[in-house]
Amino acid sequence: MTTKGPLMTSPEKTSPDPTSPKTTSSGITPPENVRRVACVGAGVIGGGWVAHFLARGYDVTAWDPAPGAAQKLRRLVDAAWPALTSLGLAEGASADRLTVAATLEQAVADAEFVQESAPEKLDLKRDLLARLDAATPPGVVIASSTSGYPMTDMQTTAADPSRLVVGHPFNPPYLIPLVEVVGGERTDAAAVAWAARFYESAGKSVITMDNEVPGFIANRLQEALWREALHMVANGEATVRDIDLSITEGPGLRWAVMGPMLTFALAGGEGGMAHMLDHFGPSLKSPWTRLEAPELDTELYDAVVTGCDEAADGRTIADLVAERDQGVIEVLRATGRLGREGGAR
Ligand SMILES: NC(=O)C1=CN([C@@H]2O[C@H](COP(=O)(O)OP(=O)(O)OC[C@H]3O[C@@H](n4cnc5c(N)ncnc54)[C@H](O)[C@@H]3O)[C@@H](O)[C@H]2O)C=CC1
Ligand SMILES: C[N+](C)(C)CC(=O)CC(=O)[O-]
Repeated sequence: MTTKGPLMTSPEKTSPDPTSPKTTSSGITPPENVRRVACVGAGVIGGGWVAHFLARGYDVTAWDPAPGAAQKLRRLVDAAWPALTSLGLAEGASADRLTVAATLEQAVADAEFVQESAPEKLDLKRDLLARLDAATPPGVVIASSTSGYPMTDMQTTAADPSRLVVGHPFNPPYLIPLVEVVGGERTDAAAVAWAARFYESAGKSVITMDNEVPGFIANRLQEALWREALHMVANGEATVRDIDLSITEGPGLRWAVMGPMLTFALAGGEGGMAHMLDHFGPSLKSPWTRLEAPELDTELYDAVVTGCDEAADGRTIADLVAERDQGVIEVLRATGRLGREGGAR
């Protein structure tokens, strides 16, 4: 599993380079030279992808079968454009570089990359990916935005499953950098690598997964949190407002700066994650969670401590504390919660 790319969507964007060779000897466009992207399904996520790719200077062709979809898509792009402009558009980027195609086949005929964002229904995804595979030029990578289906389950009816990958985005794709990339059993590893490089050159932060885990990484984490939240609301233990406040005024501020692992390493003070596990590890067995807790055996202990050391990448605990504090201050400032009387609130 690898993490690549900028941690935040960078405002310094470059358009796809028009001077470099357009294709390799195999006829496939190198990811950095892609100029034409097709987005199939143009709702919340497909529309968000369209806005992102336009802002990054691509020509985008979209298709969505719903009546009125073209107008809805243009409204979404218009609504996102001021934020994208203030973040910084790539050279030559324009909302006018969007074409809404009349058919799926027209949308992908000329595409160098396809992003599918149709409804989350397994049969629909299977049929649509097979149709896209039949209509898209050979070798062009087709990515699904699915928020949880393994590609192995979706690629069953495509004639060429080797080019089908998952490229799972976060809402809205034009602001949240993360994309989780993973192939299915019949996906060519080269297609996964190509997709990861393409998303990076399109300004995304990429996690490439070697294993197909339903829900990928971030949704499993989000769903675990959400499951606990729903338990508490259902039992009358917390209100919806309590749940949201507990994150936005609590751990959420730290998580925007450091993930849950390094955040907890700092709970161990100068002893870092090892001390944190010695001190609080036994609470894993407390009934704080309705999910079953893993055994904190030596293997898991060592993996977590070593992983934190690697993630720190030479930074000391003091460095990490300073970095977290500065990041949290910036998030508080960015969300208008600093400088008000009484502190963050
Ligand atoms: N909404 C979210 O927060 C996120 C959703 N996703 C994934 O993105 C995909 C799309 O979800 P949303 O945009 O939320 O749904 P949505 O309901 O907003 O949009 C789906 C669009 O697909 C169109 N559509 C229906 N049948 C189609 C077909 N056969 N071919 C092409 N398009 C078709 C619909 O007209 C609609 O515009 C799903 O796979 C979902 O799991 C991924 C990350 C976040
Ligand atoms: C609600 N959701 C499962 C569709 C969310 C995602 O898949 C990612 C996100 O944007 O949080």
